[in-house]
Amino acid sequence: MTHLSTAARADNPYSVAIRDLDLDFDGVRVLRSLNLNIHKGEFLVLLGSSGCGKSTLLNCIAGLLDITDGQILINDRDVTWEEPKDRDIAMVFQSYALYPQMTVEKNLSFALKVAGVNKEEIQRRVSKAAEMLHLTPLLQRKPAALSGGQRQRVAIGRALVRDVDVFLFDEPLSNLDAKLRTELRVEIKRLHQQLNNTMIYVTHDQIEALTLADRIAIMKEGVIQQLDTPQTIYNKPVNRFVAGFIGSPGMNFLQGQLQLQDSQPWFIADSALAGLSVPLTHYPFCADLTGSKAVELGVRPEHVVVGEAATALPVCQEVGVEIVEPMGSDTLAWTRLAGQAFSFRTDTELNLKPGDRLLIGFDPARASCFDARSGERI
Ligand SMILES: Nc1ncnc2c1ncn2[C@@H]1O[C@H](COP(=O)(O)OP(=O)(O)OP(=O)(O)O)[C@@H](O)[C@H]1O
Repeated sequence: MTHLSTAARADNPYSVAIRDLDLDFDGVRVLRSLNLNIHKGEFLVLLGSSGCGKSTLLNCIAGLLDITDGQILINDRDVTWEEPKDRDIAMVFQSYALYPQMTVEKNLSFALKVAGVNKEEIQRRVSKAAEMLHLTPLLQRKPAALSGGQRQRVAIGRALVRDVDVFLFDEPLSNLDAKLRTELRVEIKRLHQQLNNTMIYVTHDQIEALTLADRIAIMKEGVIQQLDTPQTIYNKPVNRFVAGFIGSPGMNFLQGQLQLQDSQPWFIADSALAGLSVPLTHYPFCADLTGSKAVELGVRPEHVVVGEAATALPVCQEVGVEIVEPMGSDTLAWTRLAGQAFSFRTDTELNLKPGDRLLIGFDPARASCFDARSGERI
């Protein structure tokens, strides 16, 4: 069980609860009034661009930073002022931080020995972790004789042997090349499925977040913008920031006005050139709109339909292709819609070339509409 259903959550206690957390660095507020409840067994990803405060939040949970205000509970116990070692957590960092003079086996067992765990138990936990992480043949090697991926596996193993409830990962894959990252990502997912521990994972990589998380907390400037399942964040981003951050290639944003026509909301694109009107019947709550409102309409490139099939959709226009970017499995093409830059994904077989003309369309029900001023979803 990696995905916790709403029903399961109702009687599922929190593993980690963060209440009204503030954190200042030299008088500058980095985390503000942050509240976050993480369920037992949940894989929660903290996602955001560099400097948004995600590592700071993880370090607060780990006890590596003193918070300015608020409370942190782990398994219903207030640990706000407890030492990291007393918090029942284990952390994996971006830099593997292995002891270079020790073998893999010693790296794995060292903390347990210091903690006074008996020999048989150490042996049992080290063998189990080594087996889960495919490290058994490497136990007698030293870190210098390991690849980056193998070193990070040892670092994960070192957390694993601690046998704690909560694992914290701070960008554990970002020092690895793309192929290794993908491989280890799958390993981490497998590990979570086997162990069912709570995992809190920091990354700036949206693919890691979407593939690993039960829920994603997407952050900007020390504030959680949206906390939800990957699917909901992808399909119903709460604001333009989240919409632009999630999805690759990025969402298209068309500038325009939200207006009522015959009591139905419409998006009318700002354009001195070809017009574009999009019925937004899935926004019925706009029925009390007066006048018009400046908005941006978000359309994902993969939701654009190309060719004859587009004629069946409420929005369909003929466009000229400007730029073609082949991406292997499919192709990203750039055009203009109502005079505004617009991209769409299409089949490589179409063999599009700059200058080609074709029909494109989209279903407005899959589009998102954002207030141009506040950026909030309408
Ligand atoms: N020890 C510190 N003293 C002062 N400011 C700090 C300190 N550590 C972090 N900051 C600031 O706090 C903010 C949040 O940093 P944090 O490392 O949490 O960001 P992040 O989202 O994890 O980014 P990255 O992905 O680059 O690590 C940044 O503006 C950073 O400059």
